[in-house]
Amino acid sequence: MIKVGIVGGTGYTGVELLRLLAQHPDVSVEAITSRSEAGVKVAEMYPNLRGHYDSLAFSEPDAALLGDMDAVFFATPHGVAHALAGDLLARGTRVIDLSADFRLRDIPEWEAWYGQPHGAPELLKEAVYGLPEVHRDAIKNARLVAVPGCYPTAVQLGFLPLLQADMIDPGQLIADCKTGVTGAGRGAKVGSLLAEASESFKAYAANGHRHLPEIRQGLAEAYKGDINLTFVPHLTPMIRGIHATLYGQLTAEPDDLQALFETYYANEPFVDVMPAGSHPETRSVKGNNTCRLAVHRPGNGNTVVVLSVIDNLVKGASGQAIQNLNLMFGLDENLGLKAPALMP
Ligand SMILES: NC(=O)C1=CN([C@@H]2O[C@H](COP(=O)(O)OP(=O)(O)OC[C@H]3O[C@@H](n4cnc5c(N)ncnc54)[C@H](OP(=O)(O)O)[C@@H]3O)[C@@H](O)[C@H]2O)C=CC1
Ligand SMILES: CC(=O)N[C@@H](CCC(=O)OP(=O)(O)O)C(=O)O
Repeated sequence: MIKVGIVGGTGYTGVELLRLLAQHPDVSVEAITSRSEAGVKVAEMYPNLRGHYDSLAFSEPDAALLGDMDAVFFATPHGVAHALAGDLLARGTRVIDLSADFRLRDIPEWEAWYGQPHGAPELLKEAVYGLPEVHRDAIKNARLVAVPGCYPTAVQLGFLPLLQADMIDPGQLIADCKTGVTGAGRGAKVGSLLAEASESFKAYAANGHRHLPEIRQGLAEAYKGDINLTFVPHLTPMIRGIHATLYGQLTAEPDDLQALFETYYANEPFVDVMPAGSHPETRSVKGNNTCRLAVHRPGNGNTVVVLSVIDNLVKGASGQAIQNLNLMFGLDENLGLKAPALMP
């Protein structure tokens, strides 16, 4: 059994890790932290977990306890993994960070977007960006993985086949994205209140969102050249889900866009290219680790439209984190992640 710990177990991604790991045959969750709920049993706070973790209780984050684990997930706000990851790695514990602490390679850029000094620049060189569809081999040998953000996962998976085939203009990418309210975390915020977020729809951070540099970095690396992206996120009155509508301008007459996507993702267990003409729904991936994609070329014109959906808490966070853990420990990549989505 692989012994794992979770730092930040009371948040939405923390409890999603617990839900998914309850079905993992080779993993045992032995430590889970929360400063505000220390001493409370996990199943008391989350009744859906009764019968799965009956003796597990939240404890204060403690490097000695966490350092006894084979791997530790950080499901915490930005900056927390910076403070603890070095100590854990020195104790031989692998680190899988769901926050953005190790996603950006450029330290001044990270500091500018996250508004704080980078707390562990010495660890950046060994951090692997945990998008298995791009970095699978590096993840297998990693001690420290930066799990991609939710929007960056949906956007990169949608644009990658087109950019790598040199089919679209890298200077004119548009990502029009929608998220559910769990994307904002479980902490109390006015914008997440029922009366604020329901029966309404709005864009936010149109002038710049912290996922922009992350998406730009990933796409530029894959394209091996500069790209220019307009990214506008929106908040929709749903609980889970990301829907990304991606626009690219064709630079060449494509043979068959559908075949391009199907071939590109033919061996990917968690990317589903839907039949031509499809419109993937967020509910088709609810609770599930799949990214469903559809590619369109309206009116046979110059614009290609890719529709990409994920569950922000699964392929956008905790599911992808477990996919990374499976790779890091040489396990079947699907373990703990096989259940289909909840529909309706
Ligand atoms: N929600 C989403 O859809 C996604 C989230 N992420 C990222 O994953 C991380 C977790 O997100 P989410 O679950 O939504 O967050 P939440 O706000 O729901 O939960 C945060 C958790 O971290 C703990 N925590 C907060 N501050 C500290 C600290 N200083 N030291 C130790 N633990 C702390 C909290 O417990 P306590 O305060 O009791 O210790 C809580 O359990 C964030 O970095 C987020 O950006 C990534 C992709 C998608
Ligand atoms: C609705 C809402 O606020 N969503 C969050 C989603 C980002 C997120 O979850 O952050 P990381 O993936 O970078 O950790 C936001 O836009 O900031």
